[in-house]
Amino acid sequence: MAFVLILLLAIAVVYLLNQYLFSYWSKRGIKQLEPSFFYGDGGDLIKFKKSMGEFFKDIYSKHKNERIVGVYISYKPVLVVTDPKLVQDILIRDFTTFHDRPMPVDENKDPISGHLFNIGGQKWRDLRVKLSPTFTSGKIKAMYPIIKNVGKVLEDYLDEQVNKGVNVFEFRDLMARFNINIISSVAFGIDNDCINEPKHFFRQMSAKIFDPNLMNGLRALITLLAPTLFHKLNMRILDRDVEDFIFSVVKQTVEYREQKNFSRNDFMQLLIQLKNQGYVSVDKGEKDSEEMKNHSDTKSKLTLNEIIAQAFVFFVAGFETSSSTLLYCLFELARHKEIQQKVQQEVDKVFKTSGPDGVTYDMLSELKYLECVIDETLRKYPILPVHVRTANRDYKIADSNIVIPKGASLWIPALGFHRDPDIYENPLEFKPERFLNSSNGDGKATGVFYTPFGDGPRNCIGMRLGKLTTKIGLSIIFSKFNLELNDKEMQDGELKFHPNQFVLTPSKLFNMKISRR
Ligand code: HEM
Repeated sequence: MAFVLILLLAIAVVYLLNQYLFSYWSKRGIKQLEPSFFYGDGGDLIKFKKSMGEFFKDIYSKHKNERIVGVYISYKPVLVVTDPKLVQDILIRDFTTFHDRPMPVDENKDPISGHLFNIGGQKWRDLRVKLSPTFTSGKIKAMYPIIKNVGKVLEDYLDEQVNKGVNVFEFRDLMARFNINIISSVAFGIDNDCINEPKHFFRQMSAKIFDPNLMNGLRALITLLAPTLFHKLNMRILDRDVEDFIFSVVKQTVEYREQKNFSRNDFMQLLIQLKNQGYVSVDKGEKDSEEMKNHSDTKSKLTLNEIIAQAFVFFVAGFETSSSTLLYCLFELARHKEIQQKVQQEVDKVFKTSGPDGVTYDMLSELKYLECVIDETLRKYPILPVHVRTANRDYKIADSNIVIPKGASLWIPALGFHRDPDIYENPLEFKPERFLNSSNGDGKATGVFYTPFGDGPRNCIGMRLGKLTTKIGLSIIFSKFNLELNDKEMQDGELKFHPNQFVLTPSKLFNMKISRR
């Protein structure tokens, strides 16, 4: 009898606690979903049934007439922002309230966690001001010869393979190897050849960072559910061997350059300037930005650990996003012959004018249609499909009585906006022409709805580089080759995405076939 009573009491306590925890949003007058025991609304995410992008997109599609929806991922309350105008306020107008992301940072225990994507507050502001001059068009243009050389390696590799009779490729891996060569060269100052050496150590280490294994899944889940617990549980953002590898690569490069007085046009050199003088030298013809001039902390120097963390984030944020963009572009062009031909015609027209120096940086900017292809790819496949921010104070939503409480995590479903039929007509149709006369596409809604690189002061710092490497990869491939799908069944229908990846990754590998034009 006593046992039954205790059991009933325990059930009642669990039930009441459940009800209490799942009333966090309704008590604040915010519409919420219908959470179920333990999983809350996040069952599909926690059980790895849906990718993060699709999970938030589906909530958006069902609730887009609300401005904001309260959701529970297990017992963690988060908000999904479904109104483009409110998104704009959060990312741009009221940025000072929302400048941080809920990410785990502990620079003492885990120095690599202290990178630009993760850190917040004044520290982020100071670092962003220091790093922004490293991504100006002048600096990226100066890196162009390095990137162009990697392009040549890709071109020679494809030529050689086709000569040998190999014409079917799993492009996800090949494009990752191409981008690793570029980013490791500009971020770490190291010339690798992962294109010709698929098992190169650099490739193996970078694959480990994005490997959908249990540990990486757990890291993503704890980051989502309880970022402040992450380091208390003695977790680190990287496996030890990958971390040791990054540390030793950067340390050796810095020591080599300082001892030999060697310099090169790459991010590593600019990071070394930040370590030794606290600011990046301005090139001839380039002006200090207003932000830089008015900033009080332009002179404090970065430590070695801080530059290691930044080199690391340039590497990870750069290679996976750019190679996925390339992969989706290739996929859509392979199944749209007429668009592929237009790209080829434009590339032929521009490349025909090249002189003895080959294709120049300025010539690439003439590839306007190709740019629309990239913009449309990133509309249909925003590689980071959700943007996330935290509120650093209570925030009253304009024209409403709703208050977003201090500390709330806000999730902005970019994939949802980009594939909303009320914003983009026939959103699954691949139509680069949407972008011919507009940088936002032909979307109808007001406010922010095209955000492949995020928006506001905390948008992607590497956008120019990401677009440039994608353009180089595509123009090289289509200047010489035709591309088609190997599996004709993929001609129609849509790609499914991997459930335990934060970035939008196809759930299955697939091959494409090239032939000489
Ligand atoms: C096509 C390629 C790329 C895409 C689609 C992309 C997308 C994004 C997005 C959506 C964000 C978040 C923005 C927000 O929350 O508002 C972001 C942030 C960031 N990206 Fe990129 N990115 C790309 C390439 C790159 C490259 C090449 C680099 C560096 C070499 C880079 C470095 C970063 C960094 C450091 C941040 C954090 C910025 C901050 O918090 O201040 N990205 N990126």
